[in-house]
Amino acid sequence: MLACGKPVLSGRWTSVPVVAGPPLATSWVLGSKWGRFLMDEDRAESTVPSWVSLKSDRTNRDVFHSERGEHILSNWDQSAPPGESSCSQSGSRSGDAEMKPKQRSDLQEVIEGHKMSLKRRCEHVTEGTHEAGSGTLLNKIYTELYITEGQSEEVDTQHEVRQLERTSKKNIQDTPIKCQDIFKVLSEQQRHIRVVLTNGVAGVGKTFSVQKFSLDWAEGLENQDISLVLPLSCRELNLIRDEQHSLLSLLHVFHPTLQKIRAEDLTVWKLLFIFDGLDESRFSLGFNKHQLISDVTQVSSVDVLLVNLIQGNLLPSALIWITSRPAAAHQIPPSCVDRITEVRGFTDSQKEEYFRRRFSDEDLSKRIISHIKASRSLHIMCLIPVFCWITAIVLEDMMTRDQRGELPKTLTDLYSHFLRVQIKRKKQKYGGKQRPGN
Ligand SMILES: Nc1ncnc2c1ncn2[C@@H]1O[C@H](COP(=O)(O)OP(=O)(O)OP(=O)(O)O)[C@@H](O)[C@H]1O
Repeated sequence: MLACGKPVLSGRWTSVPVVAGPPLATSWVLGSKWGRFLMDEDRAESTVPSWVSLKSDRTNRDVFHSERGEHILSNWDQSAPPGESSCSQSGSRSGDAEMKPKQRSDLQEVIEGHKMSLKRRCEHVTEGTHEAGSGTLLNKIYTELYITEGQSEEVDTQHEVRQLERTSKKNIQDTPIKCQDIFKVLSEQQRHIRVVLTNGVAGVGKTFSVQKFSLDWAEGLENQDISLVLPLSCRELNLIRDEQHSLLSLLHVFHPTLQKIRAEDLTVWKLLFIFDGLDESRFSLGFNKHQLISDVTQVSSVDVLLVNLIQGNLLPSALIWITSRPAAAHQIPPSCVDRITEVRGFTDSQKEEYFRRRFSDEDLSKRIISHIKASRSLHIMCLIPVFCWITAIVLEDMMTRDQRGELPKTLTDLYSHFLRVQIKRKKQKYGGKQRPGN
């Protein structure tokens, strides 16, 4: 995900350095997770989980994790079918029935606490130079994305505009799927969906989707059969790459308020682990040869835990959602994946909706929309949400500040204006002084 001028991810989550490079055109976005991948390289080797360092983190990092070590739970749907993907072994779900009422109410409390905590972390998005936590409400700016089941062909190496133009031509066989439905069985032919892999190019909205999914769950709106939604950013996991953990202790590291949870609880709840940004992971996931782990208290390296979780050896009933840019998705063997989805960006009507949601000034949004429609390359590029954001920043600045001269029509124009706006913002914020910590 990207943190930018207004919207985007909660500033309460931090991120670690980006490994895979963004598209050249957008990699320098100041204040975004992409822009930071150069600046923050020194954090890569830190062994301190980012929730520990978040308070001193001034760069609005974006990834999923908790500033105060909060987490995520919910109640267990005993009626749901057990996980049986090709990769997983059959899961046992004993436990809940044997739970004492006191135990159950304690657990419910943890779940509710976790929901509140996740809601706090997901409801705001922070972009660019905005202070963490000062961002916009996600629900205000979140625009529905076009997501399909299955994926388009090979990784594309063409120029962005040509690539996107092709992508935007809707294939008649594309099956749209709503983000909140990705674990639902949608036809009789489908079996239980345990592992979902969501692909999408840089800036297309994968992290935003994860955030929206989590928020809807935390607010009690969607997927209430899931007991506990556990977003874990792959960038965050890099930080403990060299440490040994059990799955239980891993959760404690990233979600310290889950300390009360015992190993048995993990096996009776319906958990959803979300690994956001596989492309940023520095683990080598050895699916063919690894230690077999089925006990949540067994200690091993983090990559081994991940592989066992994805394969279903560890917590076979847990749902797994992995998001990745296309070039890194091959790390997960197809046999382990029950559903592939692809975030395709905005359709033409969603592009317009994005600008309408973003600006309360109706006249401004109309002018911006008509300018974009008049420029073929801008219009095509707006398929990618992060590009909509860049366009919004630039055009808002130019249209509201009595700017003479022509509005940008080419990508080069737009990017150079964007750089100027960001430099101006940086000056306003730091008054020519160095950013603290730099
Ligand atoms: N559904 C959406 N509604 C409104 N804005 C969005 C949406 N999705 C994405 N954006 C905008 O695009 C930016 C990039 O989105 P996001 O970080 O989710 O992309 P990503 O696919 O995770 O990218 P990467 O592969 O680089 O991690 C967001 O910061 C936000 O400005």
